[in-house]
Amino acid sequence: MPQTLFEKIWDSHIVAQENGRSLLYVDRHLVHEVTSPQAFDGLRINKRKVRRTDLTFATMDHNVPTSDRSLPIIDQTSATQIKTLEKNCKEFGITLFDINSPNQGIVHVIGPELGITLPGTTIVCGDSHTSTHGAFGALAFGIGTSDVEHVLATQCIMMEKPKTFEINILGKRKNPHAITAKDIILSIIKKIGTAGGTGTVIEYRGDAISELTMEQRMTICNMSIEAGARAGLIAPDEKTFQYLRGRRYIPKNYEEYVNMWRENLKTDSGAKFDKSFTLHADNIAPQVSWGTNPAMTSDVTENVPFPTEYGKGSTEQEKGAEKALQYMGLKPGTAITDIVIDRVFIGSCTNSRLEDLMEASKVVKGRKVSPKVRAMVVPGSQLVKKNAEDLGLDKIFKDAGFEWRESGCSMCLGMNPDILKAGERCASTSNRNFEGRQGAGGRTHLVSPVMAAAAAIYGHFVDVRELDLN
Ligand SMILES: CC(C)[C@H](C(=O)O)[C@@H](O)C(=O)O
Ligand code: SF4
Repeated sequence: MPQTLFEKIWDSHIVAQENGRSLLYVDRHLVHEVTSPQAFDGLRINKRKVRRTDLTFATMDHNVPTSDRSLPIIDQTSATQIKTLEKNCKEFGITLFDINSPNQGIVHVIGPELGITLPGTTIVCGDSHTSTHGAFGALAFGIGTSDVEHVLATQCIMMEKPKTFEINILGKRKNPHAITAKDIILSIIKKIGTAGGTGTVIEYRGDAISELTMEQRMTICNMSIEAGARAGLIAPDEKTFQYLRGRRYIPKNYEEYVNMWRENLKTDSGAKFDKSFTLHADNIAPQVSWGTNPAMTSDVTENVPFPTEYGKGSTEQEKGAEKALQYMGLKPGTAITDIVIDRVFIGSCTNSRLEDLMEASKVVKGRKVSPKVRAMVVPGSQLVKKNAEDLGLDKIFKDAGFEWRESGCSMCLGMNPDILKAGERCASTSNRNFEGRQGAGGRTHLVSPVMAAAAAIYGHFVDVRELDLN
């Protein structure tokens, strides 16, 4: 029977089945400081070891400051989290990319970068955006802390089989510099809603997906979780194999794996998905979120909607939009391009890789950040930072008035010193615009790196299609 890519990976990892649930073998386990302390405590209490230290990799990203790393960490909670991870990794024999490592970075940026993420594998991490790794044709799930403990101890995870959801993006983007992967995924979430993918693994397909680079594919899969999905997948192709070639942790007989992956890791023709959705890439415009979830998003050319218009007869939707607009301090009918911003954040596991920074730098080059705006670039990893500096991107950003930081989650969420003040409005390349996400009372607008860069220069949102981006 023809099978989907998801079914192939799922079936090949089943260790046992019981009451409709499957025990899956885990090929790679990624660990960070926020969701691991209790898991390690659990192991200690039960006198258990980490079963496969060679398949477990840790980094610190959420709590790390992005300022000068030679200075002590002032925030006590952060300092404790970081010390605890160091201690746990040492005690249990796990590879850790610590705050001083040249490989430190956001867990979802360093996995692919180090070749830990591989096609056809199962990857788990105590973090919802683990879906990012699906860009490589890996089945990658975010898990909770109790599951982290279970995986540390057994290298397996118990799961209910998700449904399959095919999202086809047909056609080609008119201007790939201005209409980015971020705009594709925000457009999808806007259409299917934040619960549109509930209980499913999404496979992204179609010409507009094949055309994307690996880094852009990661942006798409990263936000699968914001559509409610369990994971996102893109079938691997030559771009995938090439991206990974020569990376630190790939297998020695890599080319043999490539031959196997090329043969097997695709959805068979005639395979059935439980759900399907199609979008045309040529209709996509740059996106700006105006509300407090990623589906509350509009084209940059539109106005902030009226709650009735957004709700279209659903009182619940209408009420949600009303509350969101109140929190965001926005008047319905305001042109998106008239929204004035205070802060710009280019970073996060959605958009902090080298290509994101390269694209944003094209907007910034030779221009100045608006005097009313405080803008920062936070590379996703130390390697991204180094590669960007080798290309002189740090200089372009700094000359324009951006802050150039050390790698970490930073202002994606308020777990470190990079936060918004109450009432501050931020153009952010991250993935969540929930109330208080970037700091209590802070207002987040989700955009692409080029849109964020342009907003930094002009002090308000602008349609990047009108700028020369080449
Ligand atoms: C802290 C962590 C558990 C959380 C997640 O799982 O996603 C964080 O990474 C986030 O983006 O909100
Ligand atoms: S960058 Fe943001 S979304 Fe990604 S792992 Fe860190 S906090 Fe979560």
